[in-house]
Amino acid sequence: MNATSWVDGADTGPYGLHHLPYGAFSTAKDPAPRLGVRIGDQILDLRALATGQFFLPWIRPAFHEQGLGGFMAMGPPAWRLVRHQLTELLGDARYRDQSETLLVPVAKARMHLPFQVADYVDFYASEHHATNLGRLFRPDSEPLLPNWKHLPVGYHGRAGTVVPSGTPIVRPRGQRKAPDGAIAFGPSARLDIEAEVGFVVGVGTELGTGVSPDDFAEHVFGAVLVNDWSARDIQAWEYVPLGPFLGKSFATSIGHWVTPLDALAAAKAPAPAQDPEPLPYLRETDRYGFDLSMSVRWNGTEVARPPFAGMYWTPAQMLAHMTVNGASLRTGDLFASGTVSGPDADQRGSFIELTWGGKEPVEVGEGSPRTFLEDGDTVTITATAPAASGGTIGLGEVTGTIQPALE
Ligand SMILES: O=C(O)/C=C/C(=O)CC(=O)CC(=O)O
Ligand SMILES: [Ca+2]
Ligand SMILES: [Mg+2]
Repeated sequence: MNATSWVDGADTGPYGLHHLPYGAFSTAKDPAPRLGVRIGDQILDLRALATGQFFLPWIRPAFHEQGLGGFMAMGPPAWRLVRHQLTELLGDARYRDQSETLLVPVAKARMHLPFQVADYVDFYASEHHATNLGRLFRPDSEPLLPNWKHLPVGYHGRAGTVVPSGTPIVRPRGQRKAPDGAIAFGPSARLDIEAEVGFVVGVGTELGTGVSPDDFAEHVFGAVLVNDWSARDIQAWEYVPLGPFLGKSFATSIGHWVTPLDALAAAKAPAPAQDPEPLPYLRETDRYGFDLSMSVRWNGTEVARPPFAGMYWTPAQMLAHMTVNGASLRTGDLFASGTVSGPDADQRGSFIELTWGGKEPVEVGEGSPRTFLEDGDTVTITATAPAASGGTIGLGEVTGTIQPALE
């Protein structure tokens, strides 16, 4: 198969022919959101392509939807077929003349949520993150709670407040316990980020069934970057004993582009060995994670490089765990890895870890140092992965700027 594209500049950037992520966009001329595939700095309009004879008749309706739901629900045969066709179209210069008119520059597009988020689950799969947060939130106990190595701990988040990258984030208000023990109310003073990787379910399941970790790729369509904004003061007071609630539900940002699993084939990497061995339903025939190198920039300054490959629980184990009780999956379910933190101090995917609870401020350029987020601060998370071509692909970015709290 052709490895190079006729689209100018595509081969040398993070959106070459080996990537082809999907998103939803609109333009000033045509404000209705529609689906597209990214190549270089361009978006190929899939709705326009589906209006012609390009896709098979049974696939076309999916590309007349505003989001990826219909296409994702069709499953791996449709995903592979479309990816193959798009690779041909964008790789073979003979198609250039007829397809060039269907390209829209990214700079001219407004991006929307790529899919309607059905349910949103957030895990806690980094041993380093869980250990750090244990030390910070529960200094008098063992940092890792006894269940942590037996199951991927998680919680159900709020699907309706998942927003596309670039959406302004209004500082949440809420209750917290002041150091003197008084109950205070007001804007969060410890607003934080969580750099995560999310996985999107394409093919759902029936209630009362479960999914084996070995069937991960039969259900999961692709990956997207996630920032699980977290108000640590609200969280610390409210979370006992039922877990995160309003400290995290005010907003969760996701990237504009969903990277198909096939584009991550070259990024598969052995996941850490597990001790103790988990129960049979969590055992994988072929245990792997993904070698994604993440970067967190705070007002433009890179403050962390979290490594996703070291996550203790794999996405396949997360999927098996969230369905083992018979809970069904729906197209558009989003499950995120939890904060990605590595063993080193500059590999921590949240600011509560990076600044060690606000005790060790970091420099982020003008107006710094910082402990937690100030109004006007911008955080941008990016990630790269090895590509089949030997180069890298980029998973885009998830960015957001903090707005003042409501009066
Ligand atoms: O340990 C705690 O009480 C809290 C942990 C978190 O806030 C982390 C969380 O939301 C899951 C994650 O992103 O890893
Ligand atoms: Ca989280
Ligand atoms: Mg959140």
